[in-house]
Amino acid sequence: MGSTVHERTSAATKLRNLIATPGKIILAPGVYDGFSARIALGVGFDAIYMTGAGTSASRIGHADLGIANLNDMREHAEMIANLDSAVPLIADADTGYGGPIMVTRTVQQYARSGVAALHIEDQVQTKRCGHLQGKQLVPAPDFLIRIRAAVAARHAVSSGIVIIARTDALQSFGYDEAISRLRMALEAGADVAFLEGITSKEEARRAVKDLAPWPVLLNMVEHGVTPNISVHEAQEMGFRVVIFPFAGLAPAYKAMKEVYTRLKVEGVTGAETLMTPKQLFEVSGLKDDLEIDAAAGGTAFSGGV
Ligand SMILES: C[C@](O)(C(=O)O)[C@H](CC(=O)O)C(=O)O
Repeated sequence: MGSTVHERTSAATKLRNLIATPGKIILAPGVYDGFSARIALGVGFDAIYMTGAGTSASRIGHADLGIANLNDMREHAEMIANLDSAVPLIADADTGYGGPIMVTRTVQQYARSGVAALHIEDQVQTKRCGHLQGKQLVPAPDFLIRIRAAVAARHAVSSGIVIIARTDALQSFGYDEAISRLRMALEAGADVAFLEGITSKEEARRAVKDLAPWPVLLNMVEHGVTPNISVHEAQEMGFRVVIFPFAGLAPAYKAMKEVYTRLKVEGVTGAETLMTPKQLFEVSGLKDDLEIDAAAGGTAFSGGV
């Protein structure tokens, strides 16, 4: 037998405890790849959020139109969740990627990959970002089947993974239908409600009240259909989780576009704003990796890098 093993609280349990803390709001910035996740982890948050839109953009180079599949999403989520397993990862799981059998695989695979929470919605398979027009939905009973499958799958693997039920019904079916779908999902065992595409602050407040005592998540997509709501305001409204999916992707686009354009036009990147290779690698865990190597007696980097 080797040395004693101390099991750490899983990220899912940690997130559950945070959600259960009265008055607490969990702020999760959107991350879309390993580098953005490292930067957010370095800043330090209670949790981080893997945006499906950002994953589609960065991993497969496509828009958020249901093109990234379970394998794309799960693999990406596993990499991000395990950069720092002490910080819970909330990950987009779109529609669950198929019928109840696929939803089961999705929940089980996300749970085994170390993901702390996932959201499953009621759009059709050929889904689109919740802030685009023309969304099509599955009937409420089909959404319920997805949620039931997700809850059963969580039990089957004895995982604490937090199941977030998302409805996109607001756009085409209106507020009452959206709230009724979320209530149904919560009664079926989902842990958190996610009303997608909230259109006003009044609606945001009302949703939290109408869904109480269940915890509600706010999706703060800037320049989408939701007005800007700060973390402080969201907390005061009673939301328990707030995600900012594009917090990393939108500024990254702007910065990269600027530098690539300068390079093309002026033949230089504007190097004064850039970092040394070593500084860049430090963002991505250089120090920890060197320590692992040294602790195991490795000598490859003993002379420094
Ligand atoms: C939350 C979301 O699912 C995401 O992928 O981050 C998107 C964000 C977006 O594309 O606006 C959504 O709201 O559908």
